[in-house]
Amino acid sequence: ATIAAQIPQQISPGDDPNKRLKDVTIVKPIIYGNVAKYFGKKRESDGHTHEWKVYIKPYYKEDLAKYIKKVSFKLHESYPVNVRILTKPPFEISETGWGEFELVIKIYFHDPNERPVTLYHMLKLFKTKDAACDATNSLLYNEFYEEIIFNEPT
Ligand SMILES: O=C(Nc1ccc(C(=O)N2CC(c3nccs3)C2)s1)[C@@H]1CCCN1
Repeated sequence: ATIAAQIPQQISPGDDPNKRLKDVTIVKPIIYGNVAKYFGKKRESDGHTHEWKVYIKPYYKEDLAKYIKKVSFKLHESYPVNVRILTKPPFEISETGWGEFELVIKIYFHDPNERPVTLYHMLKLFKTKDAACDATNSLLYNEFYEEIIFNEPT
């Protein structure tokens, strides 16, 4: 599978109307990102200041397990067992920490012909003017939209 931005647009002179429909393209919109919550103060034991959760989820209500075999979340190497692999929904990892870093999310599919999709996500903990927060301004949201494209041979 690829993500939308990587589809080369083939320019064709227009399809032969008599051509049989051969390949069907399936588009699966997903959301990926993180939420974060400040402890209120630095934790004495380890200096951590936030709890956070990183995830992928379907944009519309559907069971991702129908086409996703597993998802790996690669955290900063200072985290114990920093590559976390989930084989069933919900595809999310909850952790605590004190700073922001890039995570690598890799999505693997049941269909062996579909190549895995890799997403790079910058963990966001700290409020900035453009940050999305919940009503009580206590939970920060940092979400992105992506479309997973499948080619279903028919
Ligand atoms: O912050 C940053 N990198 C971070 C990497 C890891 C972080 C973290 O929060 N933690 C490590 C983790 C644990 N250590 C032991 C057990 S869990 C808690 S922060 C960069 C550097 C400046 C700007 N952003």
